[in-house]
Amino acid sequence: MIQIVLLDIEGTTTPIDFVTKTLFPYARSRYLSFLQEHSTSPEIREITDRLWLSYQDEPLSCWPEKDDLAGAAAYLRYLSDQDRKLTALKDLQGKIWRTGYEDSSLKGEMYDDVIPALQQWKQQGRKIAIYSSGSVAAQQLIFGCSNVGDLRPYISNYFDTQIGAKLDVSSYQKIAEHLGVTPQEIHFYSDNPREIEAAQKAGCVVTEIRREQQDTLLT
Ligand SMILES: CSCCC(=O)C(=O)COP(=O)(O)O
Ligand SMILES: [Mg+2]
Repeated sequence: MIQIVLLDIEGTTTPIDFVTKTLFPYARSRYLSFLQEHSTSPEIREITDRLWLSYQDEPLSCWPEKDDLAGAAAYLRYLSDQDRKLTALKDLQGKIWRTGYEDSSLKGEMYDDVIPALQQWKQQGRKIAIYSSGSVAAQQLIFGCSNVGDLRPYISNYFDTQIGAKLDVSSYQKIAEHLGVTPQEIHFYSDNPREIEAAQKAGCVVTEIRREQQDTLLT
């Protein structure tokens, strides 16, 4: 018996274009100004420390010294242009998007079937959780400030890559453990076949969503 519906965001609840053509460019054009504005913030320093560590493994020459903010911003642009799912990049993007959601220049875009599907799962007594590469803060913003209103009351848990990568089987086992259920009691929805494969190997029930083929979350 399914207890938990676990949802991916990009390509599942939200058009890929909203992430790649609205959210990513919004952050991309603000990496440097954001780092400059928050250069004394310990929270932002901690994120740039993690970025610097990751940069040590990259064969690039854009970021010569740790305190060079222009270099850090260039590395962030490089990572986001490749859609890398690095946790430090995702943490920083979430912080940058907050301003856009707060001044209403950003509104999280949801497919039309999202609200009916959330209502259906609630009626069936299921809990709804999110698992996205976007940070938990970014997830709460996209659902809290969406084009169809504040959807957070429907959602009981949020998971990001702090629990593990979405392609790792163990991430789905850890999510089940965290929620106090077995993987077999989780139904995971995603547009990414490799995520679907990992969740299935963990024992979850899975549905691959192919929006280009008019798939819907409703059953
Ligand atoms: C939280 S909205 C931004 C989503 C994001 O940054 C991303 O990389 C999409 O990843 P997902 O796991 O939702 O496909
Ligand atoms: Mg996706």
